[in-house]
Amino acid sequence: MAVFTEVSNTEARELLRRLQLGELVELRGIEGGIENTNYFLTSDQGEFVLTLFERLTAAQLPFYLYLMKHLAHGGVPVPDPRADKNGDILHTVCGKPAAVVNKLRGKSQLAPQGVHCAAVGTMLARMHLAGRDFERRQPNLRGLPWWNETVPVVLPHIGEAQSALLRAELAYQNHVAASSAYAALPCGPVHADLFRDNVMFEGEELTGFFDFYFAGVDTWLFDLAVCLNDWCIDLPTGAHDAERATRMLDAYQAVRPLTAAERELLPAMLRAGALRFWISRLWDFYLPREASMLKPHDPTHFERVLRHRVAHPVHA
Ligand SMILES: Nc1ncnc2c1ncn2[C@@H]1O[C@H](COP(=O)(O)OP(=O)(O)OP(=O)(O)O)[C@@H](O)[C@H]1O
Ligand SMILES: N[C@@H](CCO)C(=O)O
Repeated sequence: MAVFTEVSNTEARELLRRLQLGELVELRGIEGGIENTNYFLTSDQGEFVLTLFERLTAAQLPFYLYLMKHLAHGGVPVPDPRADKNGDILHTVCGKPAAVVNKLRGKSQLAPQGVHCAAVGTMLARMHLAGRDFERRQPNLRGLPWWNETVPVVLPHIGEAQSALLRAELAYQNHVAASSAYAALPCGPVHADLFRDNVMFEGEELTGFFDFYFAGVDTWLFDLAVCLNDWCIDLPTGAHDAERATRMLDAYQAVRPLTAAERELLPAMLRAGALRFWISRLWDFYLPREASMLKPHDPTHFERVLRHRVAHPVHA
């Protein structure tokens, strides 16, 4: 269920007119996703995706939308937000902030092979480089300050063993973030949520990255770690898959080799990536949004991934 707000055909026609995107052919709600209202919007000029933002504010959105536009124009296959006659890319539909982007070809590859992991590695590095001259700044809103704020909120809901691990890992990540190696990590706009369900493929061809609404300025290494933690693990156990990880790392480094500080901190950032999603899943699970009809993601998955990352550090 990802239609929180119903959009009528009349509103869709009016929006297409404002964006000069032709006449409405079809408006269809999209079921996937848990954050926003999404529709496939087809006109006589093409296929688009209409998103109504349910949580993000009009102040936060320009960073994501202009980043997508910047990357799309820099040759990275990401949805390109469409402007109205005034050049605005943030619209209002049913009283909510909204965007219209082109629909990407393909579908998600939920059982990736080495070839898919390599394609993600190559495109991730290209995206990092293409983001270097993006001038807007917004931090990763799910970064260390949010972890420090949110861990005390979830601790009362979890058991002793989980609580000990969560507190110890948070302390470790605060220590890492204060180190000179961390200060030396290259930073820029990152996707920060590039899981299997946020990438499109047609066969072995990667046709796009999407869902940029957790993006922010953070270390490139954190972005790579988030990808390795989803694309290159065995989902049932959370164990590292060395073959797929090597394909992703090699492909990434063929475009942008890791620096010495990045090589040193890869094991720590793999732990950080697991911690970030363990915390957000615990938060969604124990403190669900009011009126949400959604099944939250399983938090124990990222507890398992974190335990693996602590017990078996992976080096580049
Ligand atoms: N630009 C696009 N092109 C093609 N399909 C898209 C596009 N944007 C979204 N979709 C489809 O809509 C579904 C939901 O989108 P998305 O993942 O962005 O949802 P969300 O609720 O915003 O985020 P989340 O994944 O965080 O729950 C996707 O799984 C995909 O099938
Ligand atoms: N990728 C996140 C969901 C938010 O997009 C998760 O799996 O917890």
